[in-house]
Amino acid sequence: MHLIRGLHNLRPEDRGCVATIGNFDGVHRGHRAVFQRLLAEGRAYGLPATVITFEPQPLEFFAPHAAPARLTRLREKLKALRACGIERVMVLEFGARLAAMEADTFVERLLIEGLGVRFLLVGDDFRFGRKRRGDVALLHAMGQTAGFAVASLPTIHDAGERISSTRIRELLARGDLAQARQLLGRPYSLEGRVIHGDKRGRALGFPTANIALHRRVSPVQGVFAVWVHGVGTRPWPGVANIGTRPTLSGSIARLEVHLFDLDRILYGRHLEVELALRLRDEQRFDSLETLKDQIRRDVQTARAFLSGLR
Ligand SMILES: Cc1cc2nc3c(=O)[nH]c(=O)nc-3n(C[C@H](O)[C@H](O)[C@H](O)COP(=O)(O)O)c2cc1C
Ligand SMILES: Nc1ncnc2c1ncn2[C@@H]1O[C@H](COP(=O)(O)OP(=O)(O)OP(=O)(O)O)[C@@H](O)[C@H]1O
Repeated sequence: MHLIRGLHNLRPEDRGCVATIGNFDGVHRGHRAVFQRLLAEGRAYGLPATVITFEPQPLEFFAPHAAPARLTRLREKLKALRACGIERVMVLEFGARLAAMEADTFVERLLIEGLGVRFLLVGDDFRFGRKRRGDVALLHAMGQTAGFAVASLPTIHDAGERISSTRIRELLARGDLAQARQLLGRPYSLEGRVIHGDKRGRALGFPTANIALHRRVSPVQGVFAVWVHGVGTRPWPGVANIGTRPTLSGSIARLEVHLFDLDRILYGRHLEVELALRLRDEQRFDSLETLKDQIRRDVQTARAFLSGLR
């Protein structure tokens, strides 16, 4: 998969593509239906299937503190796009310049002059450009003049409701992993590098790998049975906590994973933590002893659940 960051990094010989535009946060089943059609069009045109996406996502630029929790960071999104067979990704920095750009200028500069788009696929609700004035009708009109085709994909539903990143975020916030998994088409997971924690986990009897969330707000909270990818050749079972650790008066949300029967230094490794089952809410305990007893029970429940799945 060819990754191009910014229009200025596009080489003239890369012009010509079939494309789609969007946030594609989570790369859910609705998004994947868009990509399947795009890949088919790419084969018909003999041109690379290109996904145009934004970083940060527009809402993160407009309302940095009110923007919803991301399902996928850029790295995770790119990995999912690659797995879908997408051949090229154009990542546009969403800043003041792009936010102020009129819809028709966006089409002219980016799609026509820049990428040389021959076929553009969008959802029927797609809006873009300054004040979201651009829509499918504008794309059709401009495509006719400039010589590119436009198609909009009918909405993909699950149980009568549109599949969307927003809906998946709501399900995760409620702790409904099973339904989130159904809409994503895969289990939800978080990735990151193992960093140094406060080293109290070892003293508690449950050493944990602390995974950097950076400033990312997690769309899920609580205690989970997990499969960890990136340790051995197979997924490694464990138990994870996503939260602020109120018992220890923590304040910043963290992802901590205790991997079963593993005595290995993991610092610096990039791990993917797949959430298999939600066990409970994070709680504030009166003492470290009661926290420890609870973690012991969490480990038991997680072990039983995960061994049943193997
Ligand atoms: C399975 C599991 C469940 C946890 N549940 C809670 C909890 O409910 N409340 C809490 O304050 N901390 C909870 N923790 C966080 C522990 O306090 C934390 O792992 C420990 O303090 C180690 O932190 P450190 O690695 O930063 O030293 C949990 C940790 C694990 C692994
Ligand atoms: N369920 C779906 N069916 C068909 N097209 C979809 C579906 N979900 C998203 N798309 C299309 O994929 C592109 C990217 O959409 P976007 O990333 O905004 O998705 P979304 O899941 O609807 O997000 P949000 O919940 O934030 O609105 C758009 O063209 C959109 O119309």
